[in-house]
Amino acid sequence: MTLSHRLGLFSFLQEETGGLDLKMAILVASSGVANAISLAVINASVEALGKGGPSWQHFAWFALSILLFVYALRHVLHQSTRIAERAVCNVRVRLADKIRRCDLVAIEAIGGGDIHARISQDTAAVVQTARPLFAAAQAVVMILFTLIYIALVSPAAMLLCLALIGGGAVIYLKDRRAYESGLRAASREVDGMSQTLDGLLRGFKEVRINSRKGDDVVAEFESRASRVRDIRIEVMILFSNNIVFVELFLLSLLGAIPFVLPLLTDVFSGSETKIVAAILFFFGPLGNVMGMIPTLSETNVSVGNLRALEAQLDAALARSPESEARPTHDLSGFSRLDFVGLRFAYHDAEGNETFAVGPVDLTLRRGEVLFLVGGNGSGKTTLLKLLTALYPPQTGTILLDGAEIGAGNRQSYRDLFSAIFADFHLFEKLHGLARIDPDRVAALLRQMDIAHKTGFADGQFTNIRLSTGQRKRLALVVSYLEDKPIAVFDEVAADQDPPFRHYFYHTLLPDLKAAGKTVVVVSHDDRYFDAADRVLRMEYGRLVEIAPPAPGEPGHDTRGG
Ligand SMILES: Nc1ncnc2c1ncn2[C@@H]1O[C@H](COP(=O)(O)OP(=O)(O)OP(=O)(O)O)[C@@H](O)[C@H]1O
Repeated sequence: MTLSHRLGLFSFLQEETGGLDLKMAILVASSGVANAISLAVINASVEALGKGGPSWQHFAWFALSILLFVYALRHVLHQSTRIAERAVCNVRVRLADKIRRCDLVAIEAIGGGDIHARISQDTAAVVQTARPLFAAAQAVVMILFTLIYIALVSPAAMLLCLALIGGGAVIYLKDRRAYESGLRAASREVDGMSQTLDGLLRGFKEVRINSRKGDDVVAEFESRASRVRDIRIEVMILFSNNIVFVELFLLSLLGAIPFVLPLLTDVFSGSETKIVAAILFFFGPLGNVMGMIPTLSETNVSVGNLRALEAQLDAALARSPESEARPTHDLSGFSRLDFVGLRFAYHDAEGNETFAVGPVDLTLRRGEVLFLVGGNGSGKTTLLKLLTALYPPQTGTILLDGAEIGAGNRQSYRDLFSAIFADFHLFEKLHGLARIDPDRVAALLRQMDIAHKTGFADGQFTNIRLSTGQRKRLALVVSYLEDKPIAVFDEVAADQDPPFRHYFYHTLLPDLKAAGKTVVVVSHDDRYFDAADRVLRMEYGRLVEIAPPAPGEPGHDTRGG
């Protein structure tokens, strides 16, 4: 672990914003010094009460120290809020950008739940801690200067204070590793708990209809919640014991003034009230500083989580580098795509291959309607992810009119596609479309026979709470609006009623073909295979059978598979 990681939150804020500048340091120090000066002035003024009362200089110093304190503290608190919010906003936006540039394999491996927890919970923890942390830094300076003041009054008293505070701090900090590893364990358990909660919500129908399943899911949630409780109780008891110790030290500190100090020095006589006042003065701030330590430990765990997520994303980006920030090549004029020896395998946690697609050799011509069939789990969706370059091939290449698709044009290649996967997401807004003609949207909604269920206003669909079949029809509307050269439909017709299914195969697909689109359709509808130029079958990850083309259509051009 590097020093910057040990410093945790401070180094995180500095790396993200560069906002911890000299002005900030001076003002943190000034507010602490001003606070200590006000104590010295108050003590001097109280002393002066017995000698005719405080002078105007006393009052001037007092007013000045308060003004400086208020100005500096206000700046520090405002600025620390800005720094923390800016840091968190930067990291959120950067992570979102890295996520969207990562390949699908990496995102599937990290898992949506984890990413969600990092970007929402961990960043929130950072924001919550930052401001009190700066207030605590200010308190540290104030304590230091109050100690200097005590040293001026009685060096022996200062040494005694230092020894007791130092002893308290050592005790408090000695278990820090245990706190942080406990908190990390709790954070992992919280992730597991969130996954179970996610299952409870996503699988609500299954849970509600099956009480035993519901009992099991809730029992799992309870067991994870209990583990979080137990770990946190253990860590917090450790913290609490140490807080008791610190309070004991502080009280001992006060007691030491009348009971121990006179044994150490006789120069001290007459200053005891000043010293007691000084100790009482930093009693609260010292408690705040100590109280910050557990919070800081928790936030360091959050900062560690954020860094770990970013490291995972960076590693994934390095594994499949792409030099295009956004599509830079217009590849839409292509006439053929060749997939040569494409292979992709899933692996389990131990690195063993669990399922592989390929090697696949396939040619896809412009304007061709290709059907992909095969049993459940045969690898059709995986192949679609390979063809669309969502999965990077582990071996093999994609050629577009003979030119290889690589890091420099992979995003341009992906942008050739409009895809409706089986687990597609329907955005309420028509993202990514610059000019939208509302009349065209309305016409498409009518064409897909869902105009009575949803409309289009202010750049978004008025309703996306639709049935499964209706959602797919709306996804078709979006696909039409995207108007890409290649459409990929993964069992889009599966949830449609017979009339729409017929319309899909016998009207929509021929229309797309007539418009020069290339269409890849995953289908189990053998009644409609005549709508395809070619039908390819997947079996155990291999393209093993190629149905003869429909009469009168061009022959297939598939090599191997
Ligand atoms: N993200 C993943 N991680 C690991 N294995 C996966 C993943 N996705 C799919 N698989 C495995 O790959 C195999 C092929 O899955 P795929 O979804 O490609 O099949 P499919 O032909 O589309 O099936 P279906 O017709 O049921 O939709 C399955 O055995 C599945 O368990």
